[in-house]
Amino acid sequence: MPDVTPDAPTLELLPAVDVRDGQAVRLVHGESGSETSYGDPLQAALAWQQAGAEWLHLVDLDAAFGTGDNRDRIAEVTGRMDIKVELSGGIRDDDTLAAALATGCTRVNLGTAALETPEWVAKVIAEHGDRIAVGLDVRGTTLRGRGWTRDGGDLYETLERLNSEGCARYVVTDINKDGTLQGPNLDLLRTVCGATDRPVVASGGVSSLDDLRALAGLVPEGVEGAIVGKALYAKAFTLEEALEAVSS
Ligand SMILES: O=C(O)c1ccccc1NCC(=O)[C@H](O)[C@H](O)COP(=O)(O)O
Repeated sequence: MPDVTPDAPTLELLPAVDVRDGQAVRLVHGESGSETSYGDPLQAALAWQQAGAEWLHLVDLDAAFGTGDNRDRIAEVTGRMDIKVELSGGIRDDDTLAAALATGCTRVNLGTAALETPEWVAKVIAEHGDRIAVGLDVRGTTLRGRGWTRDGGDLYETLERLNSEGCARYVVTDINKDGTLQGPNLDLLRTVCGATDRPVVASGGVSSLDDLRALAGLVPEGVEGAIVGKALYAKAFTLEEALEAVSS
């Protein structure tokens, strides 16, 4: 008999391009004003695509912070990608959701709306299914909205509500780790995976190939992917090395 055991699922990698004032930037703890600029977001996105990425995590930081938006730039970058795109930042109502989905992105990530307008989020989850993910951005177990500047309730109460509404996927960020190169919060990810049967995308803090291997070790518990920002821009490793490290 041939061995037909399927390969273990591989951790998906989502290199991040966060856009502020038209530029690709990295923040520390997601704080406005902590930006380091990395130039043209399209060039950054094309570089990750060229390096073999299957996903791009694309964030409109101005829309998240309420300091304007980069809607045209985001649509341009998304339109130039042959790979899957997850869009995040400031998607909070019918208008911003329609604009985001019209870019042709694979899915959108809702954050603030899940905390402030839960009825609307339940409605769009029902309408769009797998194209809607919810970002659970936390300090401790407290969710943060409005560009991570305002408290928005308890992580596990919100997770229970979203589970019951059929949310397809969660993007979980430990804000204390984000942009710090201090390693992901594996305990948080394990606990969230234990509280949902939906896939979880890990975000914030990846610093090394060992961090990615540790996240790959959580795939059986429900971690589906990992967003990687600062480590790639700081050249801690290349995307090719990262893809190799998590391939099973
Ligand atoms: O995603 C958002 O909506 C958002 C809002 C406000 C501040 C930051 C936001 N996202 C940041 C990211 O998604 C990061 O790119 C990602 O967590 C990567 O973190 P790291 O690898 O630690 O640079």
